[in-house]
Amino acid sequence: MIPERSVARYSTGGQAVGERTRARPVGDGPLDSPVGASSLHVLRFLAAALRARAVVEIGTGSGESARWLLRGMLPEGVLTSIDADPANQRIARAALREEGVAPTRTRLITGCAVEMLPRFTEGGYDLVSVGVASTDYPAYLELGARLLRPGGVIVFAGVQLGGDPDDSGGALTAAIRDLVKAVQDDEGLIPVTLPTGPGLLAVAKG
Ligand SMILES: C[S@@+](CC[C@H](N)C(=O)[O-])C[C@H]1O[C@@H](n2cnc3c(N)ncnc32)[C@H](O)[C@@H]1O
Repeated sequence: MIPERSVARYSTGGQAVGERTRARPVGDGPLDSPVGASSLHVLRFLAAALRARAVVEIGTGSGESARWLLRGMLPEGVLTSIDADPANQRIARAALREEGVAPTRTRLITGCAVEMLPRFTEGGYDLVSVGVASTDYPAYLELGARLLRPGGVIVFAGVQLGGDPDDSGGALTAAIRDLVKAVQDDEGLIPVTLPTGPGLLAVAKG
């Protein structure tokens, strides 16, 4: 395993609960992000493979996945990241500044993703990254795919494709089922699932 240094901040319910520095192995190592270490590598890989200049992220959180997306993107690329919680975005902004990311490379937008996504340019993005477990999964697919250029990818990192074990009411599991069905029903979409972290679904727009 290749050790990698990382600085991670954590927030739960909008409250910062600490900061730490530690070695992180590449692969299925300890989690610095809710999406998991290996999923972060997939996000960087996709951004690099797509030579991404314009990326949308849903769920900024602590900014960890934003860091990895930016590492894969072209140097002039701009990441637009949406989060409903302004406290999380403050944490992410500080973490990205500390990382040395130029402010011109990020656009952090506070708001609810389903309300914000329709305002973005149709076909204007290379990659959409969904980093929040939500009953809005099907809406994220519809709204996110609309933003993609042909060949662009929407990725759902951390999606529990077999059903979410913590989903006592079943609403999230139903949303995941609807998401998978919507992908399967659309011949213009090319999906792949990867067993990284809790599970990852990537969908290319043909
Ligand atoms: C699991 S965390 C994201 C973690 C992030 N990818 C990282 O690596 O740090 C999910 C984030 O989604 C945000 N969120 C939840 N519902 C949302 C919504 N409807 N619209 C936008 N953001 C939302 C939460 O505030 C939280 O910061």
